[in-house]
Amino acid sequence: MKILSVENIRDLDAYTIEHEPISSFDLMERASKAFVQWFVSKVTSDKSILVVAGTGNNGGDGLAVARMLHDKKYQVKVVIIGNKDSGSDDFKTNLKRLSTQVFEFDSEAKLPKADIIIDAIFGSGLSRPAEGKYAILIEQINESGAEVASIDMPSGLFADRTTEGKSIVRANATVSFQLPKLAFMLPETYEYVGNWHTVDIGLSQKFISEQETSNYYITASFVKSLIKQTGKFDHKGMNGNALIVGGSLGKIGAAVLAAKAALRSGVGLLTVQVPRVGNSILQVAAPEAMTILDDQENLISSITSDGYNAIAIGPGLGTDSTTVKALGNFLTDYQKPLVLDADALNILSDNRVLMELIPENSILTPHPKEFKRLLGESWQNDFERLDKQKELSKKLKSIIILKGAHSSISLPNGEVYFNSTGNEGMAKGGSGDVLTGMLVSILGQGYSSRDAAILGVFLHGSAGDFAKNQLGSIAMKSGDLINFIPEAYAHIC
Ligand SMILES: NC(=O)C1=CN([C@@H]2O[C@H](COP(=O)(O)OP(=O)(O)OC[C@H]3O[C@@H](n4cnc5c(N)ncnc54)[C@H](O)[C@@H]3O)[C@@H](O)[C@H]2O)[C@@H](O)CC1
Ligand SMILES: [K+]
Repeated sequence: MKILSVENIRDLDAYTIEHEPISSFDLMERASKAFVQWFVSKVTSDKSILVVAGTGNNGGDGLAVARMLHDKKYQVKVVIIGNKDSGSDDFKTNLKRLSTQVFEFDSEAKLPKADIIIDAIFGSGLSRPAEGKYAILIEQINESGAEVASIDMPSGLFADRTTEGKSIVRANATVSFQLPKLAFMLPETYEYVGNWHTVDIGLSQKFISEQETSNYYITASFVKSLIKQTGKFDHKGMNGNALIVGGSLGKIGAAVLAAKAALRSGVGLLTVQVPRVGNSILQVAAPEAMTILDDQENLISSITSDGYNAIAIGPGLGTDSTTVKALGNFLTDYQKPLVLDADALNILSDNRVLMELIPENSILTPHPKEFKRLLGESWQNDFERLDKQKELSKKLKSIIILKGAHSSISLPNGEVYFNSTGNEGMAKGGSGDVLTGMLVSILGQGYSSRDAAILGVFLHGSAGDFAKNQLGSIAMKSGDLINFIPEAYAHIC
């Protein structure tokens, strides 16, 4: 699913109005109805509702929503902020149609009490940070103790650039029209956006398909379209031959997690290169995998490269100088895309000349701290972090998966795919090792690096969601993700 800029969204609205054709009032009616449909599925009619509306089209949505909820027997009050007489046409028409109690905002008075506040002050038309009476109202909403549902955007938050200042509605939920906004993908906005949803309001698919964007939100149907069909006459040789290099004394478990995850993700043959200390651990934990033993007892001192479709390096690898040398020697000769994670990334960060040796189209999977080390600098805000991620992908000609909620997958061509699966229960040691195993397994089966990254990240998050459903986010551990990979596949195959 595309993530469009505010300008594109404005043009999309206008195009839909002209070409469907539909009047702007009826489109607002459709949008409001979609919001109300979502709202009534969450909130019972015994709850008191306060709609806080600006005088633009977001406010117009708010007034239409107030009317519709009133018709459904909710107790609804409305507070309007701004000059009603200079409001948008659709705002004015909706105001005329409203038969609920309407107050004008008075910064000296308290807001009427309500269980739920529907925030319709500003949407995508925000052009500068909220201040003055708007800031006072936003603060009152945030301090009210009511649950807050924002229409289209939390008021005061920019959709596709960082918001300086803090006069922003803190919503529990945000219902956005048709497409998600870029701001929803970034950690710094979570405290404002809350849980977000999109509702379909029938905006022109033709127009959307013609728009250029570099940002995408990964949907299950998109992932489904990437999956290769398996055949009756497939044999293990056709499903690839992958190698995982990792493990050191005390960290063999990381290699085990990666190996088990790889085996569950479809690769035909798997080999794991570990220090000697890891041999029996691996052979017992993952008997389907073969092992290659390093000369060293406790660490990796050389890396094999012969005959594999895909290689992952990193889980539990350690950063001993012998291992650094081994990675350097290996990268000097190896040309095919790699999966690089964990200590492999730390070695690259500490030995920056090695970064030039990363083969094109490799997949690097840093979490934010590893990313900062890899980048060698920090960022002011998450939008800047995203720009830096794109730049580094271009520079390294590789894919960077920046892990976290809505993990972002940046490609060398500038595109970024944001993940839609996963949950907070996955923020535990070993989750990254599981992802590495899945990625090398999928890459080994002949998928392009791009498709492997998208598939791996989506399925990993989806396995996490199934694990959370069954085990809860507190009790689930990274090894559990592996048990739910089959369900994650079943969901999209
Ligand atoms: N155009 C359409 O056809 C549709 C628009 N919809 C709604 O319309 C919204 C966009 O409406 P608008 O473009 O009217 O804009 P908004 O309603 O978001 O904002 C209203 C106006 O406030 C002013 N403003 C911006 N920042 C301000 C600030 N910091 N302090 C004071 N005033 C400020 C601007 O003049 C802006 O036009 C969407 O978010 C969505 O909710 C929906 O009804 C769907 C259809
Ligand atoms: K809003």
